[in-house]
Parts: sequence; structure tokens; C-alpha cells
Amino acid sequence: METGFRKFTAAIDQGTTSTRFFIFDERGEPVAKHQEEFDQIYPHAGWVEHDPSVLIKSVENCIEVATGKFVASGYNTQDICALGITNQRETSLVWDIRSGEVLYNAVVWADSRTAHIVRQLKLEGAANRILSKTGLPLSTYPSAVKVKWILEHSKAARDVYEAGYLAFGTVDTWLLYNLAEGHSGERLHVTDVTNASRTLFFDINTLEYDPFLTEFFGLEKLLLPKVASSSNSRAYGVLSRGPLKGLRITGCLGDQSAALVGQKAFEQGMAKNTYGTGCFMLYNTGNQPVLSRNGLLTTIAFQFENRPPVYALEGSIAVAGSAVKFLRDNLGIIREANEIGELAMSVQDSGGVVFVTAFAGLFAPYWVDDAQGTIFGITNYTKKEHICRATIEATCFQTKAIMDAMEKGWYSGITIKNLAVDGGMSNSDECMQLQADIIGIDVDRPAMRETTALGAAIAAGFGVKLWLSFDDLRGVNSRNHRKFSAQTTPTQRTRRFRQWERAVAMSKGWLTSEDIDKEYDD
Ligand SMILES: Nc1ncnc2c1ncn2[C@@H]1O[C@H](COP(=O)(O)OP(=O)(O)O)[C@@H](O)[C@H]1O
Ligand SMILES: O=P(O)(O)OC[C@H](O)CO
Repeated sequence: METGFRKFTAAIDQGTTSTRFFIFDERGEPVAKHQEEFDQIYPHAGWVEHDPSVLIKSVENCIEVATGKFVASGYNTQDICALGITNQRETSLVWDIRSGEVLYNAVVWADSRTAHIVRQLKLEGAANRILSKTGLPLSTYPSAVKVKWILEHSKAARDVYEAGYLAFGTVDTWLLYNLAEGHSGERLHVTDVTNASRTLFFDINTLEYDPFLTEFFGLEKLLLPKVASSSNSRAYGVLSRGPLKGLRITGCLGDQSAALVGQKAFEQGMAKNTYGTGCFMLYNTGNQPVLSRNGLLTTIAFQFENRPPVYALEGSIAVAGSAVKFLRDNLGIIREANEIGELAMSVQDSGGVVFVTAFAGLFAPYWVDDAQGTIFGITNYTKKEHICRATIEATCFQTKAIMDAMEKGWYSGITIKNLAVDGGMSNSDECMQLQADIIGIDVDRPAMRETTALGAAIAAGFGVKLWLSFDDLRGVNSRNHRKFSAQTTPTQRTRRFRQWERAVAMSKGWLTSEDIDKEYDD
């Protein structure tokens, strides 16, 4: 049994596929955790929703079970000094601020039902202005278009909007609204700068909502959450129920930002790549937002209290672990996600198969709405092992395309010397070896790969002054990194990547404008 006074930090990690709760010690080692996968709702092709009440329930369960384990190990909950929240970004919810009644399922970031709205909005010629304010392209990915769709299709939401009571939130805001309260017992409607920077309502230069943007989307009456720094001693209140009731919440940030913090990539020039449901590379550009001309996003990486924001260039891949899940749940090629690596490596190569996993168009650096998942190069020789390999390679090739886009940009003189990785798919040695083989630089994986949750816990720890400077984190999550080095020649890499690029080019234009404009009944 552990004795003695220790300071623990806790983190809720509400991801796309699962929810987790962690309690970390001061070296960033998890001492208790619980994780639950929850149902994805796919009402039509390209649509993805989450049940808002399931999100809350899964967080409550995870807190309850992990806290039970913590106490059973002899620890005292009084020694947990702060809680951080991190979440899938862009996923959008609306509710009646008077009653808390939710008015539609959460429309998930990867959902592409808004392709027709985006096509129309692009015709208005404001895309460049929007990009320079928000760092985001007009696409199906950010929140604004999802909310616009909800208002066009849900009478209940529209009525509450017209009456001026429709609250909007990303998942962090939704959780804080339901599971927390302010220091005077008030209900919270709050978010952090990183989540706000994914909505298309927020100007990342001024750190304020921009009326031009809400007007552009026709959403002037929407109630937007207050925006606070990612590490903040007061804005996020305390937990209002459960075994950790009263625990201060002093960290809140989007999951990709949290992973950057968890990897301790605090300085300009540091980058990380997180292989979760999707895969997201963030490159720290310091205190200046840098706009990309090569299909990357500009985002707020994090902002600690009383400090200026830190920005990042981001390469977002919509489908990574979700393609592994697709092989498991839809095709039945594997029974468990962790089988894919071994199967992929049991063949010498993909046997000429290239899988463009554009389940809902392609994100960075391509931004193609009219692509759909396409498998090229199938022959009589093709076995499921080749498909497994091509599935992993799809994420690895997109990662290479993003690295190229970052390095090609004249704006920052970026060279990435090694790639810090984490997230579900990074658990597979085989996936990480294939990644190194495709990019030709070292892949660096920490032993403790729950960096997203750790990043939220670090933000929370700063909010209660557990740590005062980034130097204080020297001992946190620094043990046992593993390096994967390329076992390919430059010629092999170039040849394989060209084949991938050819496949991407051929997958474009599969959906016609008629397909895109097709509306389903709600
Ligand atoms: N050993 C593995 N090999 C390949 N993919 C994996 C492995 N373990 C998990 N995954 C994939 O990683 C994803 C989950 O990663 P995670 O970081 O938990 O995602 P999220 O935060 O989006 O919920 C799943 O889609 C799963 O298919
Ligand atoms: O659930 P993840 O980890 O793939 O992350 C989702 C992203 O935040 C979406 O932008």
C-alpha cells in the first residue's frame, strides 16, 4: 500500500471511439484508469453521431471505476489536486440553455453530411477571409457547418434558436455544463481557446468570436460558450457529482492539443503525431499563427493562464484507427485491433494493393469532398493480409504527405528530424515500423502513450500551481522511449509514395455533385 503525501492529477479523455479516466502521479505515471468504448451511430452513409447522454454516462462510469481502483490501491482521493478535461474536437452539440434539454445527437467531427452546405458556402467567395481569421478551410470538419445543418433540419432546435436560447458547445463544454458547476454553484457554459479555434466562429488572432463569422453562417443568435485559457485556475469550476465531487477542474483542451502538451512539445519546432480514430500531426510554431498554402490548418495549440497562446500547424487525417475498426467491425477481417499489425507484416508488402481510406472525403493535405474509400490493385493474388497492410499504409502515406506539406512551406523552414507518436494505433510496433519505412525518419514512441490524458492533467496541474514552469516537467513521461528506424531505401520510398499519390488522384471525383447534394430525411 502507498503511504505518504503525494499530489495526483486526474484527466477525463473523451475521445471519438472511447472515454477514459486517469489518475496520474507526479511523474506522469497512471496509478488508476478506466476506459469504455461506446456506440457510434451511423444513420446514413457519411454520417456519424454520438448520443450526448451516453457521452456523459461514459465519463461518469470511467470516473467511478477508476476512482474505485485508486482507493482500492490504498490512495486517498483528497490527494488528487486537480482535474483536466480533454476531448474529441469539433463534434457539435446544441441544447436549450433554460432546461439543458439536448436538441439533436452530437454531430461528430468526421461526419460529412454537410458537404452540400460547404459547396454552397464556397460559392460566396469568403473562404480566404475565413481561413485567415480562423486558420481553417471551409469544409465539413469544423463545427459551424454542423450547427447550420442541425438548424436547417430540426424544428425543435430552430424554435429554441429563434427564441434566443440555443446553446452551442463542443464536447468539453457539454461535459462541463452537465458534470461541473462554477465556484458559486452556477451552471457553466465555457470552453477553452483550443476547442474554440475549431468552430469557425473564433478568430485565432484576436482570441475572440468574430461577428462576421457568425453572420456568415447565419447563426448570430447562437449562444456561444465563454472562452478561457487551456490551463485556468477558475473558469472551469469543480466537479458537481460522483466520487470526486468538489474536485477543481483547472485544465481543458482539445485532444490533439493535449497530446502535444503530453509529449512536452512546448517549444517552437516540436511536433507530434497522434494515431487515434483519426490521425493528427501538430507542429508548434510558437506565439505566431502561421498560415499554410499547402492544405494544413492553423490552430491554437494551447494557452496557459496569463501567457500568450502557442499556435500550431496541423495536418488532420480523418481516418486512421477507424479504418482498423472498419476491418474489425464491418469486414470481420480481424477480431481485435491488435491483430492487424501481425497480419500486415506476415506478407512482404501490400501485393500492389493501395487503400485510399477516404470514408468521408479526404482531409489534409488534400481536402477533397468528392473522394470515397477506394481499394486499388486487387488481383487473384490479394489476401486479407495485403488489405491489412494497405490499411495501415494509408495512414502512414497521409502522414508523409502532411510532413511534405509542412516541410515544403516557405513560411517556416520546417524540417522534422524525428516523429513523436502516440494514440491507439501507435501501440502496434508493426504500424510504427511501417510508418518509419514510409517517411524515412525515426519514429519516437514513449512507453506511456496516454499522452492526451497526460496533457490534460499537466494543464490542470499548472492551474493549481503543482508545476510552475515547463522545466518542472523534466521527470514527467521521459522514460523508455522506443525508436523505429526506416528499413527502406529512398528509391523504394519514392516509388511507393508515387503509387499512393496516383491512387489518391484516381479516387477523386467519385461522388458527383448530385450525390453530394442528395439529402436524407431527418
Ligand atoms: N494495436 C493496435 N493496432 C492498430 N490499431 C489499433 C491498435 N490498438 C488500437 N487501435 C486503433 O486505435 C483506435 C483507438 O485509438 P484511441 O487513441 O483510443 O482513439 P480515440 O481517442 O479516437 O478514441 C481504434 O480505432 C483502434 O482501431
Ligand atoms: O478521437 P481522435 O483522437 O481521433 O481525435 C479526434 C480529433 O480531435 C478530431 O479533430
